[in-house]
Amino acid sequence: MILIVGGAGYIGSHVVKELVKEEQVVVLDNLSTGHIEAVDEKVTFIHGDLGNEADLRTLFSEYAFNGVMHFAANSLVGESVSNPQKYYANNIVSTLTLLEVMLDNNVNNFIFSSTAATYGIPKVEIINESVETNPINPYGKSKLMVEQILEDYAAAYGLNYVTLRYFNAAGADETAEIGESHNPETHLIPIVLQHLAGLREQVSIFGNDYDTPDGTCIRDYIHVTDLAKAHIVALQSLIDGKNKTATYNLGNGLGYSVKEVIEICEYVTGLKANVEMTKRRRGDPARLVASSNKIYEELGWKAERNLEQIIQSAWKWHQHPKY
Ligand SMILES: NC(=O)c1ccc[n+]([C@@H]2O[C@H](COP(=O)([O-])OP(=O)(O)OC[C@H]3O[C@@H](n4cnc5c(N)ncnc54)[C@H](O)[C@@H]3O)[C@@H](O)[C@H]2O)c1
Ligand SMILES: O=c1ccn([C@@H]2O[C@H](COP(=O)(O)OP(=O)(O)O[C@H]3O[C@H](CO)[C@@H](O)[C@H](O)[C@H]3O)[C@@H](O)[C@H]2O)c(=O)[nH]1
Repeated sequence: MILIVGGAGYIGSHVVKELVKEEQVVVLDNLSTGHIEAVDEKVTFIHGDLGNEADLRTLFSEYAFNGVMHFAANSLVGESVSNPQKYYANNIVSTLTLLEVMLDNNVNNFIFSSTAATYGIPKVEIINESVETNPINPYGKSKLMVEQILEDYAAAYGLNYVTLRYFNAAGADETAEIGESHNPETHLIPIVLQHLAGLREQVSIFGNDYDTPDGTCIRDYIHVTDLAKAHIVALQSLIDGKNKTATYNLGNGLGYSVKEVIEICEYVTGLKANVEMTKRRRGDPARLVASSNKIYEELGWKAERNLEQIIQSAWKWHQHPKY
């Protein structure tokens, strides 16, 4: 039995969909940004808040969990700058409550959703896990602080954990039953596809004066189902005792510029986008591309879907979004 906190959200719901094929799953979510419709019918859904210690204690007394996956967080970079208190409270303080209740109940296996934003503006082209972390906004800092707390808890209390630093999650489940639906939506691929589906007038490119071949930012896009599979192998590595603590990057290892992403969206949909050039968005690094060699060498995971497949799956969802 596995507890998935934040399992009604974009990435969490895709992990649930994969995990229910082999495990019993309980989802805890306050539906602040998630969708009840995204939660697989086979799981037990609890509508509740991670920060509510009494409710967590009741939950852990009712179920014998083998592990916890933790997706619940606030994750809008701009909002984290204007309202850091919200980010430190939800992303750190609530996580401390969860860890305390887990350890009190002898539940020691923990998978944590971290981010490429922990690297800040890296000096290297391809980022592996030993590149220095230097987050430049409260969102990235909140994730790095939890990473550091996990390290200390592992040493002191025997917590076993895997931290997964995602690069840019995108795409939708192959059935198109679930997909990416954030409100407000800030991510590039859903914004372009919403525009091509007639829901937005245009797409803005945030800056074309970066030090990259076409001047627009480069990112490493990873299919959400590939991400889901990485969570399952990571959890298994803790349950098998192969890992006690580990941190892995999750990406494709290939970088695409904003312009290239828009071109591939046009190619996949057969539609032409109306694109305007605007100024840079604050805090965007020019280039973020992962090396995921470490998780391949240690756990045999690698991304299987390329950017065209990612966009095809997302387009299938965006034509008939269900929530
Ligand atoms: N989307 C990306 O590209 C990306 C990249 C790197 C890291 N991440 C991280 O991955 C995780 C999932 O991201 P996502 O895009 O699926 O976000 P999301 O907003 O779709 O999902 C988060 C889920 O957590 C729930 N939640 C938030 N606070 C809660 C609380 N206090 N109690 C209970 N439930 C709560 C929300 O209702 C939502 O269902 C986050 O931790 C995010 O920081 C995402
Ligand atoms: O309308 C838009 C939206 C985005 N972009 C650009 O597209 C790129 C990708 O942006 P976005 O999809 O918002 O993703 P990121 O800002 O790269 O952030 C994502 O990926 C990070 C890891 O790489 C995670 O930490 C974050 O949580 C996640 O939102 C960036 O250069 C943006 O400036 C535009 O030009 N126009």
